[in-house]
Amino acid sequence: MELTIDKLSKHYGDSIAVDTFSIVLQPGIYGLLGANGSGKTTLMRMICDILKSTSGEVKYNNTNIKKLGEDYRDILGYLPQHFGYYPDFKAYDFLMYFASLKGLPHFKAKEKSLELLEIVNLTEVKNKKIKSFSGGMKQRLGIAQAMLNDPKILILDEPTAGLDPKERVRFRNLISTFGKDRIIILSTHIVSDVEYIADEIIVMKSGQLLNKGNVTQITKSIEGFVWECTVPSKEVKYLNETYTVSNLKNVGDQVSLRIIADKKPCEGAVNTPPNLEDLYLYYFEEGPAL
Ligand SMILES: Nc1ncnc2c1ncn2[C@@H]1O[C@H](COP(=O)(O)OP(=O)(O)OP(=O)(O)O)[C@@H](O)[C@H]1O
Repeated sequence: MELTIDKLSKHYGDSIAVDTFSIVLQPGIYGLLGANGSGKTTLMRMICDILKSTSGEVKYNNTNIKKLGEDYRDILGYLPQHFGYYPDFKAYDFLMYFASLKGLPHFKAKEKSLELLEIVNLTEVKNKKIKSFSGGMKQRLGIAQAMLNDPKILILDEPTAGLDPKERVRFRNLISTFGKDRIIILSTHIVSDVEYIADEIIVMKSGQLLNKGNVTQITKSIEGFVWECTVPSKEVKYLNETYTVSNLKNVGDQVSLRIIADKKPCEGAVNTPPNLEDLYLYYFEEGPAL
């Protein structure tokens, strides 16, 4: 199974939301990481064939998805960023409704809805109205909706937005369990959402593919740029204004800093292995040093 995104672009007048983006995806979990406005939603909507590209194409197993039409929709699950939840629907009825929209026969819809409610841990509240749900519960119902047709390709646009840390972890674990034999693309601007569950991270900036690979591979690209140092507190202001500071901790009357810089930022600074958060700051923080 292979999803090929080939020189895909989307222009809005003079502005370019997605710029000749190319990548080949095989089964696995992909974390699409980028700051607000970097083009993640636009890219995902084109992959789902609900937004027309300006140029380029998306191919599933070497066939253009436009040619596949309904057959492509049958293997696709999508949780958009702003999903309409119908507050007065009960969870089970909501899934049954979406199952019928997806063309599942009634008996299959029932079986699948109940199975998914169990997987996303909403069985106990299946007859409760969605308006009584927390953000995390709604998102879990949203992913259940996207899974109704047992999709080969699952696209999740910022699924953890607005969730508290506990719900976040729960959601991450849920996605991991769906990760086998599927292509899952999960967009976020929150590093920890994808750091542990994604097989590959795709970094997107200004509509372009900036970097891709597993966490070890992509953080390697900024090796030598992350520093740790401990300085008197009077030096902190200068360092903060001059460099991208990824962490700052008081240690007695001194301050310990983690700094991203292409050269040694201060006396006594030592290089330290970069993590994904450093990489994100390196690419997206408009720090003076980078
Ligand atoms: N319908 C539109 N008309 C004009 N410009 C658009 C339209 N949709 C998106 N854009 C622009 O395209 C760029 C990419 O937007 P997009 O929503 O894809 O980014 P994103 O990475 O998903 O951001 P966010 O995390 O904020 O959702 C932005 O500059 C946005 O303003």
